[in-house]
Amino acid sequence: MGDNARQPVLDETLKNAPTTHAKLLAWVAEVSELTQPDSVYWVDGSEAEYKQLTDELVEAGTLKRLNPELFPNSFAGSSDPKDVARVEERTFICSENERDSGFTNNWMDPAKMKGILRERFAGSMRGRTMYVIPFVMGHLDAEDPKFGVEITDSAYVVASMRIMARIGSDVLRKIEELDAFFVPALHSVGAPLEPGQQDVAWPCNEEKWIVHFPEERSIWSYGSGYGGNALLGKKCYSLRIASVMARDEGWLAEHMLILKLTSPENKAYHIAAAFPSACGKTNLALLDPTIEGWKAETLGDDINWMRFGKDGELRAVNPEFGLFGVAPGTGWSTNPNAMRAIAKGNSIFTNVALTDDGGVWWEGMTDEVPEHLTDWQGNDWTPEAGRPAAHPNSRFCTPIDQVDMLAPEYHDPQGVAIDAILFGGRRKTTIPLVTEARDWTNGIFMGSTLSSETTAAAAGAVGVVRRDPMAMLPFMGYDAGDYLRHWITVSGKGNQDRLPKIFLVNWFRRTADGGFAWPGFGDNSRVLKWAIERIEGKADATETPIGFVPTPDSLDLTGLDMTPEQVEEAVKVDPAEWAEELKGIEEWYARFGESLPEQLSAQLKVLQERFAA
Ligand SMILES: Nc1nc2c(ncn2[C@@H]2O[C@H](COP(=O)(O)OP(=O)(O)OP(=O)(O)O)[C@@H](O)[C@H]2O)c(=O)[nH]1
Ligand SMILES: O=C([O-])CC(=O)C(=O)O
Ligand SMILES: [Mn+2]
Repeated sequence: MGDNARQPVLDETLKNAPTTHAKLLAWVAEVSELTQPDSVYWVDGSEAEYKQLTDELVEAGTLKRLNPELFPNSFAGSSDPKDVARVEERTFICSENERDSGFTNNWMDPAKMKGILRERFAGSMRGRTMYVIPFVMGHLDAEDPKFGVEITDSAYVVASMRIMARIGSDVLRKIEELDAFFVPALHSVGAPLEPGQQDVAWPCNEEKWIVHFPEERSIWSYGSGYGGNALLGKKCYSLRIASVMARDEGWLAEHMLILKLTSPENKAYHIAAAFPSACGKTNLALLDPTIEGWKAETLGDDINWMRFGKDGELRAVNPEFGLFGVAPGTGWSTNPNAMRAIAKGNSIFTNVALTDDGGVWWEGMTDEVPEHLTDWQGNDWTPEAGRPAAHPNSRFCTPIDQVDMLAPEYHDPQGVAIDAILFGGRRKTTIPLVTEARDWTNGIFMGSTLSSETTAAAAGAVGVVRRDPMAMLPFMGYDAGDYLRHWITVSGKGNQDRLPKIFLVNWFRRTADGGFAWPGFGDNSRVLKWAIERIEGKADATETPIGFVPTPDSLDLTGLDMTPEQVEEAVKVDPAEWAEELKGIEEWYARFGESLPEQLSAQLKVLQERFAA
């Protein structure tokens, strides 16, 4: 197709644009020229538009409409089997200097990377519609709203972005009114259509590039339609780019849930918790407490932006608008709050199984396994199949305001003051159920050495233990040592008497017989109660070399079938296991080289001395 044929699309784009924002128009024109879509569509975020898009997605075979009596206004779709998770090896932080991307990230010279990407994006939207989605992460009326515009050639991405972020005309108006900066976030599935070529249900490209330019604060994502790779407001903006903004502006952008807990005495506490992908954030965020008189309300399940307020308190907001939760393991017994939200409908499911009556199912949803399903790849499935019906990283995408237990403060741009921060991972051994840090820096040490077995949320091997500092390993937009130093120094802005207490938790420890040492899920409320009682100076603890763990009778076990010996097992600090762990931490810290903050190497030294004593 020659340039002449392109000109009408471009002219039409600019003529029909619902904005006069010069930078936005220039960027849209530039991208349109590069990617050569058939048409350009400006997303307004309306209900009617959503209906139109989902109708088209059903027509194209990307989505199936679910039985409205079971799941109103809901859809399920299956991705290409090679496009089911985030692709960490294909994710790049292209800072000007390699040093600033750090040893945990992939790096390439930005100019060289732009050259490669321009080649990939050239003509990549041919035969498709190019959608322009104005969005804001966080509140539109925040003091300093964080805007973005995603350009994508995927209607699935547009529909999902509408659930996950505040998008559309209101946002565009505000960008204009403030003449605000926006993060340009460019996405293409990388599957242009030649004239007459039939589209596939899930277009994508074998070659994937998830690229961030931190200084420019821009994102280029190519080849994947999967959530974390393609919904660019989520990991790409709200963690990788936002962590750089946060470093420069003195705040924190973290992979954390936000939970409000109210005690029987009617005192409210707010807890932030960082666990790696598929390690329990959504579940704890939607906690159903098993202890009498305690009430849980949620503010967020994946991303938490925190800053010290004028009062010196660390205030947290969830910049997202929806849940993009791991489906398997989400069930009526483990997470009824999520199930109730999903049952209200208005959801998009990806890679789940379909029931014969037009509903969805996944492992762990119900105790009873259906006799027949269509599995996520479209094959007949029975319980004898010997393979999961839903992909292990299948997801539900659901508006957060459908959660009955949503805290009213979710809607407050000022957020909530955090009382406790939890760092947690998935470890079969070594790490106790809960350990209280001695102080803020000791807590940062715990976060910096956090480790977890890998999960299906990212492509690659599952079950391999790796260090995942603050659960941010795949999401830090800059050097890991600088990131840890920022955590240490940012606390200087806070009221030192009100700094949150930090705890390390592990819901996944196993006993000798292979079972979980702790029942988890709703019973995690017992651990939170202990943490709160530690804040109040009410609960007992045993001092160990790594910090304070509960005494068996300081944990509320009312109604739980657990002996004090079993609790000891769950919280024990085993010197032999820790000898191994210390070696692992030493190796991990060695990888930082010069950039490791000296406060943290000092922490390791003290820990080694404590074990040696
Ligand atoms: N044993 C045990 N498993 C848990 C617990 N909480 C969550 N899980 C399991 O952890 C897996 C996923 O947890 P999620 O809460 O969806 O993970 P997440 O941290 O929100 O993950 P991302 O959305 O990928 O960032 C599911 O298989 C759950 O069954 C717990 O307390 N105990
Ligand atoms: O980003 C995604 O696709 C889902 C998610 O929350 C994670 O992987 O941590
Ligand atoms: Mn996540």
